[in-house]
Amino acid sequence: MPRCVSAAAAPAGKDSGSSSDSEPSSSTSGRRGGKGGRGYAGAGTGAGPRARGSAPSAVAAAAQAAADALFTDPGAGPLVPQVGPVAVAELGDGRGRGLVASRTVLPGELLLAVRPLALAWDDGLAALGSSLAQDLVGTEPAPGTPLDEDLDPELNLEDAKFLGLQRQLLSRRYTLREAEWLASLCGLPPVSEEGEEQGGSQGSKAPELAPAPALETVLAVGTDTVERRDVSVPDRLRNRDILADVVQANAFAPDGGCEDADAYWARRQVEDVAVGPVSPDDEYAAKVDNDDDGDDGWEGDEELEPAGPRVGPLGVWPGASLLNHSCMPNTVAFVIGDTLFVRAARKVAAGSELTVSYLPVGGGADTSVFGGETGAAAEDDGEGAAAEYEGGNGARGTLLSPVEARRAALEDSYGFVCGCSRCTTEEGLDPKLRALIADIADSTQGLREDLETALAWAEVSPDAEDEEDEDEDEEESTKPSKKKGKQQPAEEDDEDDEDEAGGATSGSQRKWRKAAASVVSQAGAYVELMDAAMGKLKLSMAEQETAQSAVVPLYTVLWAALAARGEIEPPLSEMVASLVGSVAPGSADHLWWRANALETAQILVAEEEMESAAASTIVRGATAGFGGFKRPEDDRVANAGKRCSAAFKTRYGPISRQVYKALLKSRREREDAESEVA
Ligand SMILES: C[S@@+](CC[C@H](N)C(=O)[O-])C[C@H]1O[C@@H](n2cnc3c(N)ncnc32)[C@H](O)[C@@H]1O
Repeated sequence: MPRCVSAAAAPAGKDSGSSSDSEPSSSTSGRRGGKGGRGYAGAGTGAGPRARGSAPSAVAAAAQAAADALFTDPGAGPLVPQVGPVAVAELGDGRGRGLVASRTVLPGELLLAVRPLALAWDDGLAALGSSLAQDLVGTEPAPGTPLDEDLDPELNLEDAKFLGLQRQLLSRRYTLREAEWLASLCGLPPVSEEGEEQGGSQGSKAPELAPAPALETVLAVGTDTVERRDVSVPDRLRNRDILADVVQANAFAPDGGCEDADAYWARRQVEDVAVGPVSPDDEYAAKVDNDDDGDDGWEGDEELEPAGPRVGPLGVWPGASLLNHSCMPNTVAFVIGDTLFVRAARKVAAGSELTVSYLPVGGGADTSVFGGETGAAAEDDGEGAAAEYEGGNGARGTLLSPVEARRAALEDSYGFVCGCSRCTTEEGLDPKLRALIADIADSTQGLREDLETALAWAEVSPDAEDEEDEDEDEEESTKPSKKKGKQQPAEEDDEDDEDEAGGATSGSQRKWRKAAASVVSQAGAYVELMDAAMGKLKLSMAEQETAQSAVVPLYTVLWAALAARGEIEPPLSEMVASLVGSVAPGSADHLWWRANALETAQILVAEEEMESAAASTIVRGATAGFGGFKRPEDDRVANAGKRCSAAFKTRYGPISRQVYKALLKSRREREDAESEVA
């Protein structure tokens, strides 16, 4: 099995700092069989004593109240725009302008909370034409703007959203400051009170990037009595090419691929709306029902379930559009309502650049392999930007892909070659190791597909099996495996010819077991190859972490195959959580893996306690609930709990323990419900 990467190995440098994974890795080792159920024994996340030490300062208490309010007070968001310790700076190095920390910031500190100038969602496509037409009544678009294009119903969803943003920017009215901001995004001269550009035409000469207005000024929307909402879009943006470029460079898809799921569900609980549409968007999603009557339509009398978080946000948020990309970002950005929140995800020194990821994380938490599609899965279905970008090795360009795939995605979409510290370290790895990484990335997609096929077989009912039995052997031998490349791991013999009761299994169940065993065997063999290569090369911990974070999808497929077989492996969950946290701390994927690592530690310890209780009657008296005293929490659970809580606080700020526990509980309930549906 892979060695655990300790967070002490986080590379130092501009992009790094103390990540939320800075505690030593779990010392648990060895594979544990389990039933995969949720064997909680109440350990780990139970109410602990109140925070020790002195009472929190008024500032800390206010920060905690504001963070809690995101989950408990439906009136709390979207918030009035806020600007934290952030300034605009000219960076050089061809990176143009960027945002820097104006003082040292710590993980979890709020940097920006801003409303969008334009925002599109996946489900907004249907409404795009009519609402925009309505907005545009009475306006006279200049010839050549995208307004005279009809929206093609077959338009790729991503392109449609980009076009939607262009139209929104073109059609809305602005405050003077918003217009100034917009102008600065494309190097336009300042805008006058009448909304005209000042300083005359720049002809065909490519405009220099104008200095961006101060963030505080631009974001003081609604707080300044001289603000007027009567400025139309700067004339230059009525040029189709310039407008398209501005949107392409500045549109941003926040972390997770959907509205923040935790905040969404927590707020729904508070609003106490278990059924019924609460917004036109819910109603829209509820209409797309799946009631077996074949019409996929809404009858109007069905109970309407909440639709879930909105999917596929793509927007232009002032201020945040100055954040440059890094493959090891030090901020995390996500959407609640239509407000974009940007928080520090690592410690950042005063004057250092703040960066965000332009790529989805790709940690697997949002795909069907891991127990039901969440909103973010839409990004993975071939429509999303991430799905379209492939490196030379066929791997998708996510933050957890090898450097070639990340670069291809960024170059294709934004036109720059990423030279962040992670890319540089990865490029410097031994060529043989890089070839192995490329081979693994290439094969992982095939393994994932094999696992999905296996899971489909697992769901075939015994009644339906008889017809398939005849040709099963032939199918097994021809089952696709997309392994390519030079270094093939050896397949082990399948071990599952009999079911657990010792009786012969047949048909789909046998196929499923063999296929799952094959995925475990192949993925495990690749993991061994990686370990062997890293050991031989005597890599530093930082290099090792860089190498492993380029093949995280392999670990996640192995984890999913084991989980599907009812096996948990705490060291594997811990390792993936640590790797995802080293690349993208505070991301939705990081929180998913941290919660998973905590859960697997809890299950492991609960199983051990049950085993030892069964083996020794003496232990019984020391178990919680017996004899009136509680055994101290197991270190493995306590450490996993600390890391999980730190990840949540990185994303959401200083939330209280009560809110944190409620979030974990609601996650477990949602996942249980999703796996029941699946
Ligand atoms: C949203 S804007 C960021 C602000 C931009 N630097 C500016 O001056 O307006 C995105 C553009 O910034 C540049 N950029 C962002 N991250 C970069 C990076 N890591 N390296 C080089 N250029 C980058 C690219 O030109 C990209 O299209």
